[in-house]
Amino acid sequence: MTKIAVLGAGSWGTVLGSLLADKGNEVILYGNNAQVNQEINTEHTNTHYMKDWQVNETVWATANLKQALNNVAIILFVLPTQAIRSVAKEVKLVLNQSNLQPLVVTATKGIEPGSKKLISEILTEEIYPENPEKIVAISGPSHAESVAQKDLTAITCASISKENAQRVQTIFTNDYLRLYTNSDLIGVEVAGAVKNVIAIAAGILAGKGYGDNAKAALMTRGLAEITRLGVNCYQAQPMTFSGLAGIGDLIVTCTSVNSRNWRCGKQLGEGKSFAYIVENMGQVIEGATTVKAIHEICQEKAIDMPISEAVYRVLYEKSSVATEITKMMDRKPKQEIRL
Ligand SMILES: NC(=O)C1=CN([C@@H]2O[C@H](COP(=O)(O)OP(=O)(O)OC[C@H]3O[C@@H](n4cnc5c(N)ncnc54)[C@H](OP(=O)(O)O)[C@@H]3O)[C@@H](O)[C@H]2O)C=CC1
Ligand SMILES: O=C(CO)COP(=O)(O)O
Repeated sequence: MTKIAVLGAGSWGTVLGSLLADKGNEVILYGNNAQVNQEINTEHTNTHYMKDWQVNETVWATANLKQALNNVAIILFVLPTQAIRSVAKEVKLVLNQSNLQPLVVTATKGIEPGSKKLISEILTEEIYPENPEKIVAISGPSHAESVAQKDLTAITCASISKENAQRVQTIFTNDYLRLYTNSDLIGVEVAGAVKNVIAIAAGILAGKGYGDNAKAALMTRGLAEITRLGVNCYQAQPMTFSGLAGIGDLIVTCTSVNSRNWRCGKQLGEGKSFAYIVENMGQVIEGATTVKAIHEICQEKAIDMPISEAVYRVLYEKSSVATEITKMMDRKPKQEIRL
């Protein structure tokens, strides 16, 4: 039995925590909302984030980080990107008071605006500057709602340490969740972060009433710009983008009503304001944060990311969807394959 602290009591944190507890691990969920924690501990539900679903009864939720990290072997970050750095700093303070060197796993998908850093880079910087091999990322097509229903799911676990990736593979694997290891940690994280932006664009097209051809074109050209960013700005390996964290996650996020990013886009396409959507989603829309970081990268480096930049202008520069679609189709003719 492994003691695992899951940081983030939202939809994905609760489902992963419950899955790990189903395998006999001791799981403590760190959540900042006392009411949610109490519901998990007494009712074994988390109804705001996961409807009609029971949490494993052995999962214990707490707002006390020190208690959550007591004797822990694995820390799993499942927080929104914007909360990662501040919570990582707190984790470091707690770890400094012990001799523990737990493995740090991230399930968060995003790029931090300002620093333009990936989650593993933030966690390395804040927790393990001397031991980057202790960071592992899990990513791939895996909506919490589907995993909660035990839908057959395959994802990737990536680390610069083969041994640590294999350890995480063993800990998470069960009869409906299969993990593959990947040594391209950076590529896996770029893919997981940027597909959220493309999913917003896919939702916009759906909301505007466009059909299957538009969806296929968007996803294919979206993958081209994700790969271009990963290879040129993060030295990722191109093949990673053909894998579960790349095309796999792009497919599920651009086609599923479970995707918050896609739902955000759909409502934008239907004419709702971004402020209204954020107010009513009640959950994180990671693509809306990551697109800011992408915009910063595009400003600094000559990297062509037309779909992401269009999403940025719709969200943050009050550009209309119709204007951006016209602009997109009016761009000068290009050859298809280029990095
Ligand atoms: N949901 C999914 O299917 C999947 C999600 N992911 C990724 O996992 C990450 C988390 O997503 P998800 O669980 O869906 O998000 P949710 O919006 O469902 O939940 C986010 C949780 O984080 C908590 N939180 C926010 N800030 C802090 C903080 N400073 N300290 C402690 N807790 C905090 C929120 O608490 P509060 O209630 O107080 O707001 C909430 O419980 C994202 O990066 C997402 O892309 C990856 C794969 C699948
Ligand atoms: O990453 C996800 C599925 O793999 C979750 O996507 P959303 O955040 O868009 O719901």
